Parts: sequence; structure tokens; C-alpha cells
Amino acid sequence: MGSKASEQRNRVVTALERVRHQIGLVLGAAAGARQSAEAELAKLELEQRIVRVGMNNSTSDQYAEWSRHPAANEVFGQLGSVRGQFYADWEAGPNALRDLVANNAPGPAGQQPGNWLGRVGGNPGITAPGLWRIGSATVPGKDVPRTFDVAIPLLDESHLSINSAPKTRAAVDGIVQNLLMRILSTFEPGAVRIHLWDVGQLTAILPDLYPLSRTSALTLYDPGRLEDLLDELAGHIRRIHATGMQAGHTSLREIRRASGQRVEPFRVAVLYGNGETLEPERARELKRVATGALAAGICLILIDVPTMLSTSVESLSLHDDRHAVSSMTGPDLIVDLDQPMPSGQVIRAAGRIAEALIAKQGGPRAFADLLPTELGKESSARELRAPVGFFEGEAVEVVIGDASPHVLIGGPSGSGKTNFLYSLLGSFAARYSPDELALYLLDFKEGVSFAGLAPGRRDASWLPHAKLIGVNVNTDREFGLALLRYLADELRRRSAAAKLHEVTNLADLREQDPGGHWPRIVAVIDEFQYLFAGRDGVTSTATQLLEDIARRGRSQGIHLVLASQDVAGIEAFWGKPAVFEQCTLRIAMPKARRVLSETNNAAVSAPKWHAVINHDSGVAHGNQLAHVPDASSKDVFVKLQHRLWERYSESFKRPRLFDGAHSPVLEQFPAFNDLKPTKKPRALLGQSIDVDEAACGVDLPKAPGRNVAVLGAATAEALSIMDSAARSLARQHPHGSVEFVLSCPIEASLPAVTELAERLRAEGHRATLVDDLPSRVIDIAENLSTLDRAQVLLLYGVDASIPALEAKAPGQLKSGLDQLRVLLKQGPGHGVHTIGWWRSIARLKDTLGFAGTDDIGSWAALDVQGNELSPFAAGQVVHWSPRPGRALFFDRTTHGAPEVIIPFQRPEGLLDG
Ligand SMILES: Nc1ncnc2c1ncn2[C@@H]1O[C@H](COP(=O)(O)OP(=O)(O)OP(=O)(O)O)[C@@H](O)[C@H]1O
Repeated sequence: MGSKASEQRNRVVTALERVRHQIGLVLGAAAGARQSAEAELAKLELEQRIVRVGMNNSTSDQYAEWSRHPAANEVFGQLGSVRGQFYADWEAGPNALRDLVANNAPGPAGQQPGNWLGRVGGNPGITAPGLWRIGSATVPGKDVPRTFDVAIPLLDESHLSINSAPKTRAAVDGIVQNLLMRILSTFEPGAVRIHLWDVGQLTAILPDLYPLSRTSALTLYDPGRLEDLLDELAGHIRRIHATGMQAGHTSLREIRRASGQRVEPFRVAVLYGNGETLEPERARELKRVATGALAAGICLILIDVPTMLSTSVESLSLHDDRHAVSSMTGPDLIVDLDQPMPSGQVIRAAGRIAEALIAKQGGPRAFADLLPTELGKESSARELRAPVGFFEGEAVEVVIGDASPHVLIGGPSGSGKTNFLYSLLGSFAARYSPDELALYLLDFKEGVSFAGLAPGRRDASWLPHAKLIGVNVNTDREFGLALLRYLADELRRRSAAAKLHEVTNLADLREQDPGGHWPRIVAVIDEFQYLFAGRDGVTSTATQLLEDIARRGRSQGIHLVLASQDVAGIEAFWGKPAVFEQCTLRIAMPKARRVLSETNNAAVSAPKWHAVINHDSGVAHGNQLAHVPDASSKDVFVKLQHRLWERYSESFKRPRLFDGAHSPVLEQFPAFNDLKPTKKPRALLGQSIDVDEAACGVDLPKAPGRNVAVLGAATAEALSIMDSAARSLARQHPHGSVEFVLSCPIEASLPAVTELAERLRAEGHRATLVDDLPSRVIDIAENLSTLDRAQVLLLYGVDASIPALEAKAPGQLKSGLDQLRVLLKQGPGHGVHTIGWWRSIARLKDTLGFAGTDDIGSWAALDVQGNELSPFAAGQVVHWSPRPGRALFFDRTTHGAPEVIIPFQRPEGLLDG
């Protein structure tokens, strides 16, 4: 038992020893592994420490410390071989970078400012440098450190985002200004535009560039209105995108390459933020703009504007005012920023660029530069297209056609609106022959703005394209109406022709009807708001007609050019959006309000003698600024007019001139001179206010009611109407077939009446000036059926004759007044017509008694109120504001409503009646 037990113990002891041995082995191995891991760690730590500082950059203490490390030799050896290998590869690095920058940042883009600052650039802007220098960076070399230029891509390559560090605003301004000067000095003037916005300030942003702010090269935006800048940029992007798409290109760069032209300037928008995020709406807009910008040649430089852009953007983060890291060079390389260029030199350079730009923009361009080398070569079948001004030396065109059928022009007095119209008319007239273009020109302003286009006393020439010229029509709104009616009629005529030829527009009509005469018609109405000046029939009819013409004129080649001096004119459209909306071509003279869209302020900042031309209904992206040459100085337009007149006057009629300030002269009036004896005589009372030079008159056949009343106390006009009525009738009656019986109880008018009687006699007619009207009236009335010739009773101041007419001799059955009533009623049927002047309507009513108004078939009213006239106009409401030199005329047999006429100017000698 005892030996069994000890045997068992020995086995256990042995087993335990084996276990112990095994454990000892395991523990020993672990300690060794740990030891070598610790050694490895220490080695790596050392390596890291050395790499952080740089092998060549250590202090001696540091080096001594590293050397004490057990792995020092090994680590030094390893790092030395890696470094050796790296520098063997890198040897060519800085040189390659230098070459890269030199090639991609030529001239002002990369060179030191001393080489170029102050010189105006010459790159036409069809291509742009790929890189722009901001500073340099240095890397340690094998033997000596190597420095290379740091440049970044901009313009249509990439945006730039700059993050400042505390107290580095001046340094940031230096970086931005350096870049802008490099860009501005690279391109020829006009090829680049800078937009500046700073959330914190309006005026002191990069002040050294201010000489440029009087040109289009530099625009500043209100700190509170980032949306203005973003809207403007969005507009450019849309427009450029649309142009590109049409030509099958996706970027401005491609369009430039394909066309070999700059097409649009480069744009750089600099936005200074304050590190805070933008309002969500602005941030979204900014993101949208940034996305489309580069393809439209627009580059953003964002300073402290935190935003995530999903497009190409380089970044620059400042460490202090001399150092930054950039996305181009990575986080491990410090960029030594270039010094800001000297302020004085920058100001001078900016001034020079501004001057070069201004010289290019305007100065030398004259009206003659708008004209083509050969006159009248263009066809208006599809559109009218002509330059009206220049922007930075390039012509800016106006197009009137299907897409922009009507034009709205606005500008305060003196802003050059009339001058613009002359430039436009001249440029069109020089390109299109009068067969291609017909002009109807109306000026409601007092003055003679278009009068020179009609033959005058001093200059017999006229503009052959002009069919109608209306001047001084400010009180004759009816003339505007007449023009609109004429255009509406022409519209109908064209629509009918189009229908006949089964076409829908002018271009096709001209193709189908090559023998037809279908010029494009341009009707210019200056100060058109006068058309809407009253709450009356003229306004409502004008509105209807204008809407009709505006809507349908587009396809029939009838175009309106509506100009107005002040906002009132434009406001006349509120409530009449049809006309307003159809005027898709908007022209805003400097300081014009409301011509462009509500948010488009381009006209506010437009310089003198410029116009903002916008073919997109005034939306900002359609703005084109143009300097308009002087077309109104003496002899400028006239020179062109003479050339055109010499060329075309044989084949085209002179325009009709309607001058509201001058009454027509009867003897010079074709409708009077052409009168001949006839069985149907017609008494001319005046000139109608119409597009054609027409007279209005009253037919005096043998029929009831064919008498004429002249109403009101305005003597000169009344005498004139009586005079022209008598003299026109005299021309239509063979000698001996008529007797004129004149009566005039008004002393002051007697000389005029006497002279008329003499004149009638001189023409071979029987004319008696009677003193005793009652007995003459009685005599004629009693012998009505046996009269051997027609009688025309010219009764001046009938109201003054009434007491005498009323008087009855004892036993007399009928008074003179009774017989006058008989004559008014029955006379016309027997060839006895009364043309009478009553100085008041009440007296006319007295004269007529209970007979009613039927016997007065026609009348011309002077200074009487409209409401008094309605019984004589079939009860209708009559609108009439009496005015000198005008009469309201109504003839029951021909008129629906009364019309305004202009009494003739009476011949010399009769004027002072
Ligand atoms: N582009 C220009 N260059 C030089 N002078 C100009 C130009 N435009 C206008 N002018 C001159 O300025 C003056 C006013 O111009 P214009 O008569 O065209 O202005 P407007 O806007 O029509 O004014 P209003 O409505 O009062 O007639 C004229 O003497 C004209 O000669």
C-alpha cells in the first residue's frame, strides 16, 4: 500500500513538474515577444519623432537624444534610405511645377506685378489662362530647399473659397485684389466683369479698384441684397445656357471655341461673408448659381461663406496673414502668400483700365456708325433688325419681329428718348426700303419732334418711309384714335389676305403673294399715355384698339412702339395687361422707372446717353446696355434723310403731316380745290381728324332736315365754319342756280360777312346781305314751291334776330319766326337750306319752338357743354370738352356718334372776325 501511494505521488510530482516546465516555457516566450514588440514600438516612435521634425531640422540636443536610443542606428539608416530614394524621385518636382505654372499662368496671370501692373491687357477673352498665382511654397531639397509657384485655377475652371484666420482681413483683401488685378490686366478691357458684395459693408470693399466702378467692369451690391447679385448671375447663366443649347454647346467655353468670339465677358463674383451660414433661401440660390456658373464663364470667390458646393472649388485657409494651406498643395505644405500689390500702383492700373474701357465704350461712335454701307438691302419678311447703339465698341441690336413684336420705351424728360427714337428710325430706314418698312409717327408732346421728317419750309426733303407724321396732337387724342383705327383696319386687311393665301404670318404671306405690297408697319406713339388721359370714349376705344393691335399685330407685321416720359404712361397700362405684356421689347433710358421688371434696377445705374435694351419683357437677364449715339444734333439725321429722299422720293408719296398747332387752309385743301358743280352739293365744315387728309361736310340734298346749325359763342370758329360751308357750296352750284342770303345782326362780325358776300359775288353768284331778315324769310317761305333757284340762308347770330323775327305787324297771321320754322322744316325739300349760327343752344331751342330737333339734321358745336347737345344727337350721351380751334360735328344721316373736326383757317383779311 505504502509503495503504491509513493508511486502515485511521484507521478503527480512529475506531472506537476512537467506542467511547471511548460508554463515556464510559455511565460518565457511571452516575455521575449513583449520585449521585441516594445523595442519595435520604441523604434517606430523614434522614427515618428524624427519624421515630424525632419532629419535635417533637428537641434543638436534633439539629435543627441535620438542617438541615445538603442534603435537609433537602425532608424537613421532606414529613414536615410527612404529619404534618399524620395529625393531621387522629387529632384525634378519643383522644376516641373515651375514649368507648369509658367505655361498655365502666362503674363499677368503668373508673373511678378512689376512686369505688367499698369498695362492694359490684350487677351480678347476667347480663351483664359488655366492658373492664377497666389504665392509660393517651399519644400526641403536634398541639399537646398526648393521653392515653387503656387497658382490656382479660376474663371471657367473652378471657384475659390477662402477661409480667413483672426485679424487677416487685410491679407485676404490682398489675395483677392491681387487675383482680380491679374485677371483684369490679362484681358482686353470689357472682357471681364467684377461683382463685389460684402455682407458687412457697402462702400469700402477693395477701394483700390474703385476707378473701375464708373464702368461696367466693376459693380457693387448692397450688403442687404445678396439676392440682387444672385438673381443677376442666375439670369446670365440662363441666358448663356439658352444660347449655348441653341448652338448645341454645353458651356460658354465651347461656344467661344466654336465661334472664335468672346460672346460674353468672364464674370467674377466676390462674396465676403462673416463665417455665419447664409439664410437658407440665399444658400440654396448660391448653390444653384455655383453649379451652373462655371459653364457660363462665371467664377465665384467666396470669403468666409460656409457652404458646400457640389462643383469644382479650390480652397485656401489662412494660418496667419502670410501663410495658408491650399487644396491645390495639400495640408502638409504651407503656401507663402504673395504680398498685396502696392495700393497706389493698383489704383493707377485700375484707372488706366477704366479709361481704356470708356474710350472703347462710347466716345468715338457716332450715328453714322449705325448705318450700313449700302442703303435698303435688307428684307423685313421675317423681322426688322438694326443696331441702335454700342456697348464696349460692339453694336447692340434691336429686333422687332414675331418674338418681340412691340416696344415700350420709357425715360424721364431729357434722358434721350427722342434721340433714341431717331437712332432707331434712322438705323431701320437705312437698312429697309420703304417697300419693306412703313412708319406712322405720332407725338403727343407739345413740340415738333417728328416734324423734320415731313417736308417743311426750310427743307423740302422728307423721310420716304414715313406715311403719316402727327405732331402737336396733345389735345387731339382723337388723332391717336384715328391712327389706331387705321392700323386695326390694316390688320383686318392683312388677316383677310393671309386667310386667302392660307398662311398665318407675314413672312409666309409675302412668300405666297410676292406681288403684294406688305411692308412691316411700325407705329411710334410718343407720350402715348395721352391716349388714356380722360375717362371717356376715346380712352375706352383706344384701349380696345391697342389691345387688338398688340395681340394680333405680331403675326401681321404691325408693330407698336410706345414711348412715355414718366411712370404715368406706364401706369396707364395697369389694368390693361394685354398691351403691356405684348411689349416684350423694353427700352429703359437712364432713371426710367417701371419699364423693366419690378426687380430689375439696371436703368437706375445706366450712364447718361445710354439705354438698357431688353428683349425679354424687362427681366434682368435680358439687359443689354448700349451707348446711343447722338442722332439729334443739327444735320446728323438730316444727312441720312437727304440720301434716302434722293433715292426714294420719286417712287414714294410724301408723308401726310398732321400738325395740331396749325389749322388747315381751305384754299390749300385738296377736298376744296377739287370741288366741281354737282347735283349733290356738300357743305365743307372743317378737316376731319383722320389718318387721311379728309374734309368733313354735310350733304345738302333736297330732303327734310338738311340744315346746319353752328352752336356756341366762339366767334372765330363759327365764322370759319359758316365761311367754308358757303364757299364750298358756291363751288358746286353752277352760276345762277343758287342764291346766298346772308344776315348778320352782330356788328362785330359784319365785316367778315360782308367780305364773304363780296367773294361769293365775285365768283359769279347771287349773294344778298339782308337787313330785314323777317320779310325775306316770309317771302321765301310763302313762295317755296315756286322758287326758281336754290337758296342758301347763311344766318349769323340767329339768336340776335329772334326779337325781330318774333315781331308781328297788326293783322299779320304768321311772324318771321313762324316762317323761319316753316323754312327749317319744309325748305330743304324745296332746295332751301339754312346754315345758321346760334350762340347758345337755348336760343336754338327757342327758334325751333315745339317742332323738336329733327329739322336740325347736322350741327357743329363750339363752346357748349356735351349734355346740352344730347337732344340733338338722338338722345345719346355726348362727351365734349370744348377747346379752341376745334368743333364737335354731328350729322344725323351719317354719324353714329359726333366727331371732332378742325375748322379751316379763314383766308387773310377775314381772320379778325
Ligand atoms: N445719345 C446722345 N448723345 C448726345 N446728346 C444726346 C443724346 N441723347 C440726347 N441728347 C441730347 O439731349 C437732349 C435731350 O434729349 P431728348 O430730346 O432725346 O430727350 P427726351 O427724353 O426725348 O426728352 P423730352 O421727353 O423732354 O423730349 C437733346 O438736346 C439731345 O440732343
